[in-house]
Amino acid sequence: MQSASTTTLYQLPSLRGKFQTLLSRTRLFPLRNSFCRPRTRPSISGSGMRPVIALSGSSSSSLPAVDDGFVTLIEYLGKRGINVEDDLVVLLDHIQYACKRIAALVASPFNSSLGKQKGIGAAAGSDRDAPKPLDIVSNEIILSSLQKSGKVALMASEENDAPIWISDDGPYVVVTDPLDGSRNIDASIPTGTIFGIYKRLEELDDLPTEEKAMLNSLQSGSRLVAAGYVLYSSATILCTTFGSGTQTFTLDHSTGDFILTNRSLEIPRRGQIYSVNDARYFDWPEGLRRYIDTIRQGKGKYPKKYSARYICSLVADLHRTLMYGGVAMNPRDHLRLVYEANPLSFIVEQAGGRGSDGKNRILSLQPVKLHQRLPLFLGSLEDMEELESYEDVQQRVNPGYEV
Ligand SMILES: O=P(O)(O)OC[C@H]1O[C@](O)(COP(=O)(O)O)[C@@H](O)[C@@H]1O
Repeated sequence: MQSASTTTLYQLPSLRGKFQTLLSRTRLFPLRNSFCRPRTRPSISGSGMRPVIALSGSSSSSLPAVDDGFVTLIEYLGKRGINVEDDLVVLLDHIQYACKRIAALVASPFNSSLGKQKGIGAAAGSDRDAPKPLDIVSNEIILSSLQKSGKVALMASEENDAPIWISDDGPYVVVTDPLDGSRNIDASIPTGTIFGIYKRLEELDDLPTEEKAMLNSLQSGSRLVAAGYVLYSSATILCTTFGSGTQTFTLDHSTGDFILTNRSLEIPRRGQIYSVNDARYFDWPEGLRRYIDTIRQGKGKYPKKYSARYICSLVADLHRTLMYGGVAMNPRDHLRLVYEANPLSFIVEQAGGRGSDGKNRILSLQPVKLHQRLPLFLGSLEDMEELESYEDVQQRVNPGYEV
Protein backbone atom coordinates (compact mmCIF):
# COMPACT_ATOMS: atom_id res chain seq x y z
CA MET A 1 0.00 0.00 0.00
CA GLN A 2 1.21 3.48 -0.77
CA SER A 3 2.06 5.75 2.13
CA ALA A 4 0.37 9.14 2.42
CA SER A 5 3.57 10.80 1.36
CA THR A 6 3.67 8.99 -1.96
CA THR A 7 -0.03 9.17 -2.79
CA THR A 8 -0.49 11.77 -5.48
CA LEU A 9 -3.15 14.43 -5.32
CA TYR A 10 -4.55 12.96 -8.51
CA GLN A 11 -5.08 9.59 -6.85
CA LEU A 12 -7.34 10.96 -4.14
CA PRO A 13 -10.89 10.54 -5.48
CA SER A 14 -12.18 13.69 -3.77
CA LEU A 15 -9.52 15.83 -5.39
CA ARG A 16 -9.22 14.11 -8.73
CA GLY A 17 -11.75 16.33 -10.52
CA LYS A 18 -10.18 19.52 -9.23
CA PHE A 19 -6.72 18.34 -10.08
CA GLN A 20 -7.73 17.47 -13.63
CA THR A 21 -9.05 20.99 -14.00
CA LEU A 22 -5.89 22.36 -12.46
CA LEU A 23 -3.71 20.38 -14.84
CA SER A 24 -5.70 21.38 -17.87
CA ARG A 25 -5.32 25.05 -16.92
CA THR A 26 -1.73 24.93 -15.82
CA ARG A 27 1.25 25.43 -18.03
CA LEU A 28 3.45 22.39 -17.74
CA PHE A 29 6.84 23.92 -18.38
CA PRO A 30 9.02 24.73 -15.36
CA LEU A 31 8.23 28.23 -14.20
CA ARG A 32 11.57 28.96 -12.63
CA ASN A 33 13.25 29.35 -16.01
CA SER A 34 11.39 32.56 -16.59
CA PHE A 35 12.88 34.14 -13.49
CA CYS A 36 16.59 33.79 -13.84
CA ARG A 37 19.14 34.38 -16.42
CA PRO A 38 20.97 31.25 -17.60
CA ARG A 39 22.83 29.51 -14.81
CA THR A 40 26.23 30.98 -14.10
CA ARG A 41 28.41 29.45 -11.43
CA PRO A 42 31.52 31.58 -11.09
CA SER A 43 34.39 29.82 -9.40
CA ILE A 44 35.23 32.59 -6.94
CA SER A 45 33.69 31.00 -3.90
CA GLY A 46 35.59 27.74 -3.55
CA SER A 47 34.21 24.50 -2.20
CA GLY A 48 31.59 25.77 0.18
CA MET A 49 33.63 24.74 3.21
CA ARG A 50 34.75 28.28 3.81
CA PRO A 51 32.60 31.14 2.56
CA VAL A 52 34.49 34.10 1.19
CA ILE A 53 33.54 37.67 0.48
CA ALA A 54 33.07 38.32 -3.23
CA LEU A 55 35.99 40.49 -4.25
CA SER A 56 35.82 43.19 -6.85
CA GLY A 57 37.74 42.83 -10.04
CA SER A 58 37.69 39.02 -10.05
CA SER A 59 38.15 37.88 -13.61
CA SER A 60 36.12 34.73 -12.94
CA SER A 61 33.06 36.65 -11.74
CA SER A 62 30.13 37.32 -14.03
CA LEU A 63 29.08 40.14 -11.71
CA PRO A 64 30.29 43.62 -12.52
CA ALA A 65 33.13 44.92 -10.41
CA VAL A 66 31.95 46.77 -7.34
CA ASP A 67 33.79 49.54 -5.54
CA ASP A 68 34.31 48.01 -2.12
CA GLY A 69 34.13 44.28 -2.74
CA PHE A 70 30.82 43.83 -0.97
CA VAL A 71 27.62 42.72 -2.68
CA THR A 72 24.35 42.98 -0.80
CA LEU A 73 21.44 40.61 -1.33
CA ILE A 74 19.47 43.21 -3.24
CA GLU A 75 22.43 44.13 -5.43
CA TYR A 76 22.97 40.44 -6.14
CA LEU A 77 19.35 39.99 -7.21
CA GLY A 78 19.11 43.20 -9.19
CA LYS A 79 19.91 44.24 -12.72
CA ARG A 80 23.65 44.30 -12.09
CA GLY A 81 23.54 40.87 -10.47
CA ILE A 82 21.61 37.74 -11.45
CA ASN A 83 18.70 39.94 -12.52
CA VAL A 84 15.61 38.13 -11.27
CA GLU A 85 12.22 39.71 -11.97
CA ASP A 86 11.65 43.05 -10.24
CA ASP A 87 8.63 41.66 -8.37
CA LEU A 88 10.80 38.94 -6.91
CA VAL A 89 13.45 41.45 -5.79
CA VAL A 90 10.75 43.43 -3.97
CA LEU A 91 9.43 40.26 -2.34
CA LEU A 92 12.89 39.14 -1.20
CA ASP A 93 13.55 42.61 0.18
CA HIS A 94 10.47 42.25 2.38
CA ILE A 95 11.33 38.69 3.42
CA GLN A 96 14.88 39.67 4.41
CA TYR A 97 13.49 42.58 6.44
CA ALA A 98 11.14 40.22 8.27
CA CYS A 99 14.02 37.86 9.00
CA LYS A 100 16.16 40.67 10.36
CA ARG A 101 13.35 41.51 12.74
CA ILE A 102 13.14 37.87 13.79
CA ALA A 103 16.93 37.75 14.25
CA ALA A 104 16.68 40.71 16.60
CA LEU A 105 13.79 39.11 18.42
CA VAL A 106 15.45 35.77 19.11
CA ALA A 107 18.58 37.55 20.38
CA SER A 108 16.74 40.11 22.49
CA PRO A 109 17.22 40.32 26.26
CA PHE A 110 13.54 41.23 26.47
CA ASN A 111 12.31 37.91 25.16
CA SER A 112 11.12 36.71 28.51
CA SER A 113 8.36 39.27 28.29
CA LEU A 114 7.34 37.74 24.98
CA GLY A 115 7.19 34.26 26.47
CA LYS A 116 9.62 32.21 24.45
CA GLN A 117 8.04 28.89 25.18
CA LYS A 118 4.55 27.82 24.35
CA GLY A 119 2.85 27.43 27.67
CA ILE A 120 4.51 30.37 29.39
CA GLY A 121 1.72 32.67 30.45
CA ALA A 122 -1.56 31.82 28.84
CA ALA A 123 -1.64 29.61 25.77
CA ALA A 124 -1.71 31.50 22.48
CA GLY A 125 -5.19 32.62 21.64
CA SER A 126 -6.68 31.99 25.07
CA ASP A 127 -5.95 35.42 26.50
CA ARG A 128 -5.63 38.57 24.41
CA ASP A 129 -3.10 40.14 26.77
CA ALA A 130 -0.95 37.06 27.25
CA PRO A 131 2.57 37.15 25.84
CA LYS A 132 2.90 35.25 22.58
CA PRO A 133 5.45 32.56 21.86
CA LEU A 134 8.17 33.64 19.47
CA ASP A 135 7.04 31.39 16.65
CA ILE A 136 3.65 33.12 16.66
CA VAL A 137 5.29 36.55 16.73
CA SER A 138 7.60 35.50 13.89
CA ASN A 139 4.60 34.36 11.88
CA GLU A 140 2.98 37.76 12.32
CA ILE A 141 6.18 39.53 11.29
CA ILE A 142 6.42 37.52 8.10
CA LEU A 143 2.75 37.91 7.27
CA SER A 144 2.96 41.66 7.75
CA SER A 145 6.01 41.92 5.47
CA LEU A 146 4.37 39.81 2.78
CA GLN A 147 1.25 41.97 2.94
CA LYS A 148 3.29 45.16 2.65
CA SER A 149 5.28 43.83 -0.31
CA GLY A 150 2.18 43.91 -2.53
CA LYS A 151 3.63 40.89 -4.33
CA VAL A 152 1.99 37.98 -2.56
CA ALA A 153 -1.31 36.27 -3.26
CA LEU A 154 -1.17 33.96 -0.27
CA MET A 155 0.93 32.74 2.59
CA ALA A 156 0.80 29.15 3.83
CA SER A 157 2.51 28.79 7.19
CA GLU A 158 3.19 26.13 9.75
CA GLU A 159 1.50 28.41 12.26
CA ASN A 160 -1.86 28.65 10.47
CA ASP A 161 -4.32 25.84 9.96
CA ALA A 162 -5.24 27.09 6.48
CA PRO A 163 -3.46 29.28 3.92
CA ILE A 164 -4.06 33.02 4.26
CA TRP A 165 -5.25 34.76 1.10
CA ILE A 166 -3.57 38.16 0.88
CA SER A 167 -4.24 39.70 -2.51
CA ASP A 168 -5.92 38.65 -5.77
CA ASP A 169 -3.19 40.10 -7.95
CA GLY A 170 -0.08 39.17 -5.95
CA PRO A 171 2.13 37.25 -8.38
CA TYR A 172 3.61 34.90 -5.76
CA VAL A 173 2.68 32.24 -3.25
CA VAL A 174 4.88 31.96 -0.15
CA VAL A 175 5.10 28.85 2.04
CA THR A 176 6.96 29.19 5.32
CA ASP A 177 7.96 27.81 8.66
CA PRO A 178 8.56 31.16 10.38
CA LEU A 179 10.67 29.88 13.31
CA ASP A 180 11.78 26.29 13.17
CA GLY A 181 13.48 24.73 16.17
CA SER A 182 11.75 27.10 18.58
CA ARG A 183 11.42 24.33 21.14
CA ASN A 184 15.14 24.89 21.89
CA ILE A 185 15.10 28.62 22.03
CA ASP A 186 15.37 29.12 25.79
CA ALA A 187 18.81 27.51 25.60
CA SER A 188 19.91 29.87 22.78
CA ILE A 189 20.26 26.95 20.43
CA PRO A 190 20.15 28.09 16.78
CA THR A 191 16.77 28.43 15.10
CA GLY A 192 15.74 29.19 11.54
CA THR A 193 13.15 30.53 9.14
CA ILE A 194 12.34 28.50 6.04
CA PHE A 195 10.51 29.81 2.96
CA GLY A 196 9.58 28.72 -0.53
CA ILE A 197 8.21 30.89 -3.34
CA TYR A 198 5.89 29.77 -6.15
CA LYS A 199 4.09 31.67 -8.88
CA ARG A 200 0.40 32.16 -8.25
CA LEU A 201 -1.53 29.76 -10.50
CA GLU A 202 -3.46 32.30 -12.57
CA GLU A 203 -5.46 29.46 -14.10
CA LEU A 204 -7.24 29.10 -10.77
CA ASP A 205 -8.13 32.76 -10.31
CA ASP A 206 -11.84 32.19 -10.87
CA LEU A 207 -12.18 29.52 -8.17
CA PRO A 208 -13.59 30.35 -4.72
CA THR A 209 -10.88 31.82 -2.47
CA GLU A 210 -10.60 28.88 -0.12
CA GLU A 211 -10.24 26.41 -2.96
CA LYS A 212 -7.68 28.36 -4.97
CA ALA A 213 -5.73 29.12 -1.78
CA MET A 214 -5.41 25.42 -0.98
CA LEU A 215 -4.54 24.36 -4.55
CA ASN A 216 -1.95 27.14 -4.86
CA SER A 217 -0.38 25.98 -1.58
CA LEU A 218 -0.21 22.37 -2.68
CA GLN A 219 2.02 22.95 -5.69
CA SER A 220 4.71 20.36 -6.21
CA GLY A 221 8.20 21.36 -5.08
CA SER A 222 9.35 21.03 -8.69
CA ARG A 223 7.51 24.29 -9.38
CA LEU A 224 9.41 26.34 -6.78
CA VAL A 225 10.94 29.47 -8.28
CA ALA A 226 12.98 30.34 -5.18
CA ALA A 227 13.59 29.05 -1.69
CA GLY A 228 15.64 30.02 1.30
CA TYR A 229 16.36 29.66 4.94
CA VAL A 230 17.73 32.03 7.52
CA LEU A 231 19.87 30.56 10.28
CA TYR A 232 19.84 32.52 13.54
CA SER A 233 23.10 31.49 15.16
CA SER A 234 26.46 33.05 16.03
CA ALA A 235 26.03 34.60 12.59
CA THR A 236 22.71 35.21 10.86
CA ILE A 237 22.95 33.51 7.50
CA LEU A 238 20.53 33.68 4.59
CA CYS A 239 20.89 30.78 2.19
CA THR A 240 18.93 31.03 -1.06
CA THR A 241 18.37 29.49 -4.42
CA PHE A 242 16.65 30.96 -7.45
CA GLY A 243 17.15 27.81 -9.49
CA SER A 244 20.71 28.61 -10.52
CA GLY A 245 22.90 27.35 -7.70
CA THR A 246 22.81 28.06 -3.98
CA GLN A 247 24.11 31.27 -2.41
CA THR A 248 24.75 32.39 1.14
CA PHE A 249 24.60 35.89 2.58
CA THR A 250 25.71 36.87 6.08
CA LEU A 251 24.08 39.64 8.06
CA ASP A 252 26.44 42.53 8.67
CA HIS A 253 25.14 43.95 11.93
CA SER A 254 26.98 47.23 11.41
CA THR A 255 24.99 48.11 8.28
CA GLY A 256 21.99 45.79 8.55
CA ASP A 257 22.72 44.30 5.11
CA PHE A 258 22.92 40.68 4.07
CA ILE A 259 26.31 40.46 2.34
CA LEU A 260 27.10 37.81 -0.26
CA THR A 261 29.53 35.36 1.30
CA ASN A 262 29.29 32.44 -1.09
CA ARG A 263 27.79 32.71 -4.55
CA SER A 264 28.00 29.00 -5.27
CA LEU A 265 27.72 26.84 -2.20
CA GLU A 266 28.38 23.24 -3.16
CA ILE A 267 27.83 20.37 -0.78
CA PRO A 268 30.76 17.90 -0.78
CA ARG A 269 29.86 14.73 -2.71
CA ARG A 270 30.61 12.72 0.44
CA GLY A 271 30.81 13.72 4.09
CA GLN A 272 31.77 11.91 7.23
CA ILE A 273 28.94 13.07 9.46
CA TYR A 274 25.47 11.69 10.09
CA SER A 275 22.84 13.72 11.85
CA VAL A 276 19.86 12.03 13.48
CA ASN A 277 18.14 11.77 16.84
CA ASP A 278 19.57 8.38 17.65
CA ALA A 279 17.74 7.97 20.94
CA ARG A 280 15.11 6.60 18.58
CA TYR A 281 17.37 3.73 17.51
CA PHE A 282 15.04 1.04 18.87
CA ASP A 283 12.11 2.48 16.91
CA TRP A 284 14.07 2.51 13.66
CA PRO A 285 13.51 -0.06 10.92
CA GLU A 286 16.16 -2.68 10.38
CA GLY A 287 17.60 -1.01 7.24
CA LEU A 288 18.26 2.29 8.96
CA ARG A 289 19.87 0.57 11.94
CA ARG A 290 22.16 -1.37 9.64
CA TYR A 291 23.09 1.77 7.69
CA ILE A 292 23.99 3.76 10.81
CA ASP A 293 25.82 0.81 12.41
CA THR A 294 27.82 0.37 9.21
CA ILE A 295 28.96 3.95 8.71
CA ARG A 296 29.70 4.38 12.43
CA GLN A 297 32.15 1.52 12.20
CA GLY A 298 33.74 2.78 8.99
CA LYS A 299 32.49 -0.27 7.10
CA GLY A 300 30.46 1.59 4.48
CA LYS A 301 31.45 2.61 0.96
CA TYR A 302 33.56 5.36 2.50
CA PRO A 303 36.00 3.49 4.72
CA LYS A 304 36.18 6.00 7.56
CA LYS A 305 34.26 6.03 10.83
CA TYR A 306 31.51 8.64 10.69
CA SER A 307 30.86 11.17 13.45
CA ALA A 308 27.45 12.10 14.80
CA ARG A 309 26.15 15.68 15.11
CA TYR A 310 22.57 16.50 16.00
CA ILE A 311 21.42 19.94 17.06
CA CYS A 312 17.70 19.09 16.81
CA SER A 313 17.11 22.27 14.85
CA LEU A 314 16.47 21.50 11.22
CA VAL A 315 17.96 24.61 9.64
CA ALA A 316 21.13 24.37 11.73
CA ASP A 317 21.54 20.65 11.05
CA LEU A 318 21.05 21.24 7.35
CA HIS A 319 23.39 24.21 7.18
CA ARG A 320 26.21 22.20 8.74
CA THR A 321 25.49 19.36 6.32
CA LEU A 322 25.69 21.70 3.32
CA MET A 323 29.03 23.00 4.56
CA TYR A 324 30.71 19.76 5.59
CA GLY A 325 28.75 17.06 3.75
CA GLY A 326 27.15 13.88 5.06
CA VAL A 327 23.50 13.28 5.72
CA ALA A 328 20.92 14.98 7.95
CA MET A 329 17.78 13.01 8.60
CA ASN A 330 14.56 12.71 10.52
CA PRO A 331 13.31 9.23 9.59
CA ARG A 332 9.89 9.47 11.25
CA ASP A 333 6.78 11.24 9.90
CA HIS A 334 7.52 14.53 11.60
CA LEU A 335 8.77 17.25 9.28
CA ARG A 336 6.41 18.90 6.82
CA LEU A 337 6.52 18.51 3.07
CA VAL A 338 5.11 21.86 1.94
CA TYR A 339 7.11 24.41 3.92
CA GLU A 340 10.10 22.42 5.25
CA ALA A 341 11.05 19.48 3.02
CA ASN A 342 10.31 21.13 -0.35
CA PRO A 343 12.18 24.43 0.09
CA LEU A 344 15.13 22.71 1.78
CA SER A 345 15.33 20.00 -0.88
CA PHE A 346 15.36 22.63 -3.61
CA ILE A 347 18.30 24.33 -1.86
CA VAL A 348 20.16 21.04 -1.35
CA GLU A 349 19.66 19.95 -4.97
CA GLN A 350 20.86 23.31 -6.22
CA ALA A 351 23.97 22.82 -4.07
CA GLY A 352 24.55 19.45 -5.75
CA GLY A 353 23.00 17.17 -3.09
CA ARG A 354 19.78 15.22 -2.74
CA GLY A 355 16.55 15.44 -0.75
CA SER A 356 14.50 12.29 -0.29
CA ASP A 357 11.86 10.66 1.90
CA GLY A 358 14.06 7.56 1.94
CA LYS A 359 12.53 6.25 -1.29
CA ASN A 360 11.48 9.14 -3.49
CA ARG A 361 12.90 12.49 -4.51
CA ILE A 362 11.13 15.06 -2.35
CA LEU A 363 10.59 17.51 -5.22
CA SER A 364 8.71 14.87 -7.20
CA LEU A 365 6.06 14.37 -4.50
CA GLN A 366 2.63 15.91 -4.93
CA PRO A 367 1.44 17.39 -1.62
CA VAL A 368 -2.08 16.34 -0.64
CA LYS A 369 -2.40 18.23 2.65
CA LEU A 370 -0.96 21.53 3.80
CA HIS A 371 0.55 20.13 6.99
CA GLN A 372 1.51 16.74 5.56
CA ARG A 373 4.40 15.10 7.43
CA LEU A 374 7.01 12.74 6.06
CA PRO A 375 10.45 11.23 6.74
CA LEU A 376 13.18 13.55 5.46
CA PHE A 377 16.75 12.78 4.39
CA LEU A 378 18.98 15.57 3.02
CA GLY A 379 22.62 15.40 2.12
CA SER A 380 25.61 14.64 -0.04
CA LEU A 381 24.92 12.71 -3.23
CA GLU A 382 27.06 9.69 -2.43
CA ASP A 383 25.89 9.44 1.18
CA MET A 384 22.28 9.69 0.09
CA GLU A 385 22.73 6.99 -2.56
CA GLU A 386 24.30 4.69 0.00
CA LEU A 387 21.57 5.38 2.56
CA GLU A 388 18.76 4.76 0.05
CA SER A 389 20.36 1.49 -1.02
CA TYR A 390 19.38 0.11 2.42
CA GLU A 391 15.75 0.62 1.31
CA ASP A 392 14.08 0.12 4.68
CA VAL A 393 14.95 3.48 6.27
CA GLN A 394 11.59 5.11 7.01
CA GLN A 395 10.62 4.90 10.68
CA ARG A 396 7.07 3.59 10.88
CA VAL A 397 6.88 3.43 14.69
CA ASN A 398 6.27 7.02 15.77
CA PRO A 399 4.92 7.07 19.31
CA GLY A 400 5.29 10.86 19.61
CA TYR A 401 8.15 11.78 21.86
CA GLU A 402 8.03 14.05 24.87
CA VAL A 403 11.34 15.84 24.30
O1 LIG B 1 12.11 15.16 17.88
P1 LIG B 1 12.90 14.91 16.64
O2 LIG B 1 12.35 13.77 15.86
O3 LIG B 1 14.36 14.77 16.90
O4 LIG B 1 12.64 16.16 15.72
C1 LIG B 1 13.43 17.32 15.75
C2 LIG B 1 13.06 18.21 14.63
O5 LIG B 1 11.83 18.83 14.94
C3 LIG B 1 11.94 20.23 14.77
O6 LIG B 1 12.19 20.81 16.03
C4 LIG B 1 10.69 20.76 14.16
O7 LIG B 1 9.61 20.32 14.96
P2 LIG B 1 8.43 21.30 15.28
O8 LIG B 1 7.91 21.75 13.95
O9 LIG B 1 7.44 20.48 16.05
O10 LIG B 1 9.04 22.43 16.05
C5 LIG B 1 13.18 20.42 13.90
O11 LIG B 1 13.78 21.67 14.04
C6 LIG B 1 14.05 19.29 14.37
O12 LIG B 1 14.93 18.93 13.35
